[in-house]
Amino acid sequence: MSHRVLVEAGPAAGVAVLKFRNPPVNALSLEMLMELVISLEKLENDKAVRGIVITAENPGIFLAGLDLTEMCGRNPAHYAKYWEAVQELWLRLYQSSKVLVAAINGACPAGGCLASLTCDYRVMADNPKYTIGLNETQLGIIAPFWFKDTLVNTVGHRAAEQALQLGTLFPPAKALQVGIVDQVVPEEQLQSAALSVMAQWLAIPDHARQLTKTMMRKPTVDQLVKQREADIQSFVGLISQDSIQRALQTYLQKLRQKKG
Ligand SMILES: CCCCCC/C=C\CC(=O)SCCNC(=O)CCNC(=O)[C@H](O)C(C)(C)COP(=O)(O)OP(=O)(O)OC[C@H]1O[C@@H](n2cnc3c(N)ncnc32)[C@H](O)[C@@H]1OP(=O)(O)O
Repeated sequence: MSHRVLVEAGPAAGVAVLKFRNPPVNALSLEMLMELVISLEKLENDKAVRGIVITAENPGIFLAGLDLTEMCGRNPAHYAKYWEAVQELWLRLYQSSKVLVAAINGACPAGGCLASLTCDYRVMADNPKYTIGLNETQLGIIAPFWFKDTLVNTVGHRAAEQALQLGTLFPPAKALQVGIVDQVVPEEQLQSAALSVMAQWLAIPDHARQLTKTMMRKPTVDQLVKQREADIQSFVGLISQDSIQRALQTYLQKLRQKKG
């Protein structure tokens, strides 16, 4: 039974809707990652499902990214387990044979942006409070190569380099201009726009679309698969450094003080 991920049948045949519901901010905790992987595996094996709309149950925050509390003050074994789960989610999403459409109905930083970038199409609600991007450098950390490659595959090298170095969080119109999202729509039309684009993608025969998706994505997937263990060790080494721990603690404190 999943608590943090809700899967519903969509209003259209063959379409499921997967909703994030991990209050307060839909951070990707270890439990959330594991529940997402299980839900995605079930959907992948369900032949009746051809497409999945991915969204947040409550508008405001799509995903707050990786859970910073999983990466602060823990031991190396925990960091390794956590990072393996992050890799697993990315691999499931990026290699999914289904059509994935992200209906971005809230803030979408870092790991949240990465999850949306694995989708085949991104529709974002036109709300200036919502931003999207790989903002890792703003936290004093570096997006791993497979985060970078997923962005490069979406927006091209130059735009990706600039966005990554600056850790830019783009509001909807700018995100559309850069190509990080494919469509921006009024907030109340988000779900219908996502379903409408899903219908267009589902009009293509599955086998032809799936083989094309694999052809386009396999080189990026293979890069991680062939060095998965080394990538885990690299993460554990970096995240355990005092300077990185200090940077993350400072960032978390800033988030907490924002309210006070
Ligand atoms: C060297 C190593 C390589 C690492 C490679 C990759 C690493 C990281 C990728 C990531 O995904 S890092 C996470 C990046 N995420 C962010 O920068 C988002 C931070 N959060 C926000 O900007 C805001 O919280 C929000 C999502 C826009 C929501 O704002 P709101 O005002 O609604 O809520 P807050 O008051 O800010 O937060 C409520 C509560 O949640 C805690 N929190 C927020 N984000 C996270 C998070 N990502 N992980 C854990 N906890 C989070 C926040 O501290 C508040 O806690 P309390 O004060 O209530 O205890």
